[in-house]
Amino acid sequence: MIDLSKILHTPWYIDYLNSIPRETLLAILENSFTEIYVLDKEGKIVYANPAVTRLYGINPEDIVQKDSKQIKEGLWDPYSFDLTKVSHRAIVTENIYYKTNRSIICINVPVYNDQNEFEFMISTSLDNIGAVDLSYRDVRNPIESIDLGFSDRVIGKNKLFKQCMSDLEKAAKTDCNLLILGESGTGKSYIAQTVHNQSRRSHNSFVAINCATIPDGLFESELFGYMPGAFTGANAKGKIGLLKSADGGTIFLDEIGDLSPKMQVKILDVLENKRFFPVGSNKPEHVNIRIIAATNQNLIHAIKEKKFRSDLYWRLNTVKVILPSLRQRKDDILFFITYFLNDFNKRYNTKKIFSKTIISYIINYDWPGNVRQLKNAVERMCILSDSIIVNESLFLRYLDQEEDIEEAYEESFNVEAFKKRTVIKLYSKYKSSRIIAKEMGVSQSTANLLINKYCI
Ligand SMILES: Nc1ncnc2c1ncn2[C@@H]1O[C@H](COP(=O)(O)OP(=O)(O)OP(=O)(O)O)[C@@H](O)[C@H]1O
Repeated sequence: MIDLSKILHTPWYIDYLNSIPRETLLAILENSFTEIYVLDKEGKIVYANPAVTRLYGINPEDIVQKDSKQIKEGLWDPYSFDLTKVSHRAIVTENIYYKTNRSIICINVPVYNDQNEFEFMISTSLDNIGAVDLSYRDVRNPIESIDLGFSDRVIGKNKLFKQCMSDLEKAAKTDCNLLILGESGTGKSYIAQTVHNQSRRSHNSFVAINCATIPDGLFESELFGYMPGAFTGANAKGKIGLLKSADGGTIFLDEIGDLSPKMQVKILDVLENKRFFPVGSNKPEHVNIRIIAATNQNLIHAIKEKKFRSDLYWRLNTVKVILPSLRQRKDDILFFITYFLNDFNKRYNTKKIFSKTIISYIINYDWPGNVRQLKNAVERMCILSDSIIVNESLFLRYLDQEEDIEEAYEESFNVEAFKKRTVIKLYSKYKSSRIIAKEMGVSQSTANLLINKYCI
């Protein structure tokens, strides 16, 4: 007989509990989201609620009245009933459920009768997303409460990056022109849009123009618009240009370093006089726009080589930020992984997580394509991974598939060098081709080849 008074309840509450109808108690158990199952003193499963189906894909009726040891053998690890029985306290275990390769936290509570004899064990199980990889769990919380004060969708706690964001936050409150520099994929466009969203111009348009992709001959008419019949092939009604459509808002001139000398003069004129002439018109149009420009080129070099006007440079450059490359902000990589993973898990309705090893591989890599490349890699690995835990073999495959990155980026990270570093590191730790093969997700003979090549 279980003595409820031992659970430290007042007598009226015990009476109250005894008055709750059996159906209500059953309904509570049956509808609980958390998995609950009960083993008697022999380890026989005497109750399991429907949440076992959600967690394990098995029905309560398939396991009730059966020996838990047999049910669990080969499927769950570890088996903790024997330990819980004698422990006189709750035992918390991290179980791996092999069918789904899923890690599950089990809290086993032994219940004793008034003779202090073991009566049964109540086990509750929870999905254990964080515990598979503690580093992953550690970054989960900071990311949700990341405080940049500027925008919660801009990821980054790195010192260099935060300095940029702090400058941008101040600039966003004004109408000053802004120059955003940084390698390709560091987030220049993303951050330009954020500045606009945080500015008092946010209720008006943000118009992005890629200076590298609009042919020189079309640039002027695209930007300034044109009058009816301004040139052969022109729309008979004329056309409003992008500058006019951004009136009151922000124009983002991406890849400004690729602007032709002729258009540089025109843009300088707009900046200085806040007006422009549509093609075919000699009547100036006045606009109220803020210009944010960005480029991954070295504008000082371009000025020296007379490819970029220094007066335009200084006009654009009221506030300038140089976004750090991902190599310079490796301390943000974990945040990005978590952020992108959350996004892709939502998009693809999955629950993928990254193993500790793959995270360390990712941090070691130099990411020549910066945040854009990392985002792309996380998405690809999320889609391709067969198991919930995405492991390092997928990342090595990603590197193999992207070997041409080396040609695309001058100072790129070297895939061969990365493999070499990985093999040397693993060999010095394990001295076993079998373990190295497992860690790298390759066959043992490949591991042997790699060891012979790099370590012996
Ligand atoms: N701090 C950040 N927080 C969240 N996402 C980011 C951040 N920085 C970059 N991204 C993401 O990285 C991707 C690339 O960013 P973006 O296109 O702004 O780079 P870019 O520097 O403008 O590249 P390019 O020079 O090639 O035009 C985008 O998908 C963006 O969502």
